[in-house]
Amino acid sequence: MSNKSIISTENAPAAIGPYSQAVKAGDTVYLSGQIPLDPATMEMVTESFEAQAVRVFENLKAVAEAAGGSLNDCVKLTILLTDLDNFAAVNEIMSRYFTAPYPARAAYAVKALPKGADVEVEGVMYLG
Ligand SMILES: C=C(N)C(=O)O
Repeated sequence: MSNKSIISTENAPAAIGPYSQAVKAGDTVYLSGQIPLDPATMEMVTESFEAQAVRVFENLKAVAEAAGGSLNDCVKLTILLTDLDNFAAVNEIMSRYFTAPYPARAAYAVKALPKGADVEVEGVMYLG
């Protein structure tokens, strides 16, 4: 019997492609990358980088909770930015959502992100 399940919540944006919001495999949950889509409207948040980053972490939090955990169960995050000048801002906003000990993390600048987003965050949670 498979110990894999799909996580789905209306509190985070629906997938915009052929993927799930998260997949739970045993005690590990793989959270798809979140971009700043408002789950209520499926419109992009565009007013500022800070507003985008808050939306992204709110979305990730909703998926983490739908999976039966919280953001503090994340063991690894990947942050994708279109401009590394936003590195300090994303660190500050991330620090509102996590308490030490923090997850492992990588941050990258990329050429572009879906829907013109300036930030995307994906994660891995461990619920064991
Ligand atoms: C937004 C995404 N996670 C995607 O397109 O894969």
